[in-house]
This record gives sequence, structure tokens and C-alpha cells, in this order.
Amino acid sequence: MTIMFNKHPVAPPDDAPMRERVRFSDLEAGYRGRPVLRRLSASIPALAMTALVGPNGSGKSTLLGVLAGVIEATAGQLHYAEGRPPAFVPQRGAVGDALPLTARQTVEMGRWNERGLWRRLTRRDRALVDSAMERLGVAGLAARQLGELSGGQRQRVLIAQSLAQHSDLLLLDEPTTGLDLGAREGITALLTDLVADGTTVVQATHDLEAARSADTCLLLGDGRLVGQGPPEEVLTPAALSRTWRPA
Ligand SMILES: Nc1ncnc2c1ncn2[C@@H]1O[C@H](COP(=O)(O)OP(=O)(O)OP(=O)(O)O)[C@@H](O)[C@H]1O
Repeated sequence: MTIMFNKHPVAPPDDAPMRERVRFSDLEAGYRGRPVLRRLSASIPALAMTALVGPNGSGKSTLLGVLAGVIEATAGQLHYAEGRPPAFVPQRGAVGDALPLTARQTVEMGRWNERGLWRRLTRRDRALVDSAMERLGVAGLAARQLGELSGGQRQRVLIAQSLAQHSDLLLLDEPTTGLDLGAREGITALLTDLVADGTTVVQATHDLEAARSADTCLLLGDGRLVGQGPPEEVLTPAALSRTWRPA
């Protein structure tokens, strides 16, 4: 599926069959009166882990929002290879602590896209919820309130919600931020397993260790793409100090 945005129409991408899950060209997006992404062109390889790296405010969340379809691009072209709609796990801070939801209800929300808000979950929906919770090791937390959980537990519940969507494209915004080392390693190992099981994973991260273990990396600076490729080629000391240089 290709989505065209106006303003800067660009030539259609090559018709060559893609090993890419998503490709975008000259993508621009932002907020009212605040352009953020500036003519970004890159691709997200299928069945691999892509790390989105860059300083605060460089546009990582905005790019994830565009890829997830929650922020509309203002220009450029976005092409998704065949597959299911993406599942998006926003930053932890974006999910209200005060929501009166249990862990299980939170994961069940992952079925709303297909089921609709008011329809009862089917047996298959419940099975998908059960298996996502088992997979994330949070089945035992089913009846606990989301706001009572530790950061690592909450993050697992939110990832289980995205798995319940049964997507093959998982977009995560800083899934390990604020977690202790054990929880960080646990989430990173889980994401690696998901890739091995056939999911394409994109994560925005400030965790350079996680970024270095990704298959590929997009380095953003001030809304522009300043590097893409294998982490060892992109995350060089020179590139990092250039990108994080104070303005
Ligand atoms: N809802 C919003 N309304 C207006 N401006 C916003 C909004 N969200 C983000 N911005 C601005 O857009 C720019 C890019 O923000 P974005 O959150 O995409 O960056 P980021 O790389 O994810 O940052 P961080 O690492 O701090 O999460 C920043 O200047 C930010 O202030």
C-alpha cells in the first residue's frame, strides 16, 4: 500500500520486490506551526530490528507516529509492503497511570481495532489475548490495575497489547527508558525473539547498547536523517558527537 501526501509529490518508488517492510521518501510531518520531519527518505527492512536514534526532539516519536498512522504526514510518500496494520506502543508516559484498567483489560484493547469498542470479544480474541499475556510473562498480573504495576511490568503489558493486535510490524517508542538493567535486558531479548519469530520491529531508543544490537539503524538529527545502515557504520563516535553537538 502506498500513501501519497501532498505538497512535494515525488516519483513513485522502484517496482522491485521489496525485502523492505516500509519505505518512505521525502516524508515531512510536524505539529501545528512546527515542522519536524524534513524530507526523510529511508526504508525499514522486513523481519529485522531497526533502531531509531537521535537526540531529544530530533523527531523519533514523530516518525513513529507517522509510521503508525496517528500523525499525518504533510508531504512525501509512504509505502508499506504487504502485511497487517502496524501495532504501536507509545512512550510509557503517554499512557495514563490513572486509567482504571486492569492489565488484562489493557491487553484486550489490542483487539478493539478488529472487534470494535462495543462488540464482545470472540473466543479467538480471548485466545490471542491469553497467548500475548503468556508470551510476555504477565498472565499472573491479569487482575492488577495498570497504574499499580512496576515500569517493567507495565511495559510488558503494553507490548502484550500490541501483540494481541496480531501485527507483523511492531513500532515501539522508547520501550526500555526508565527501566532497570534486568528489565531492559528482558525487553531487548523479547524483541529479538519477536524478530526471530517473523515480526518486523522498529524501536526509538536512547539506549545505545540496544541500538548497537539492532540489525539496522536510522540516526535522526533535527528532523533530518543523518545516517542509516548497520549500527557499527552509523553509530560511530564522530557521528554521535556531531549529532549531539549543542546548537
Ligand atoms: N504534540 C506536540 N505538539 C507540538 N510540538 C510537538 C508535539 N510533540 C512533539 N513536538 C515537538 O516536535 C519535535 C520533535 O519531537 P519528538 O517527540 O518527535 O522527538 P523525539 O526525538 O522523539 O524526542 P525524545 O527523545 O525527547 O522523545 C520537538 O521539538 C517537540 O517539542
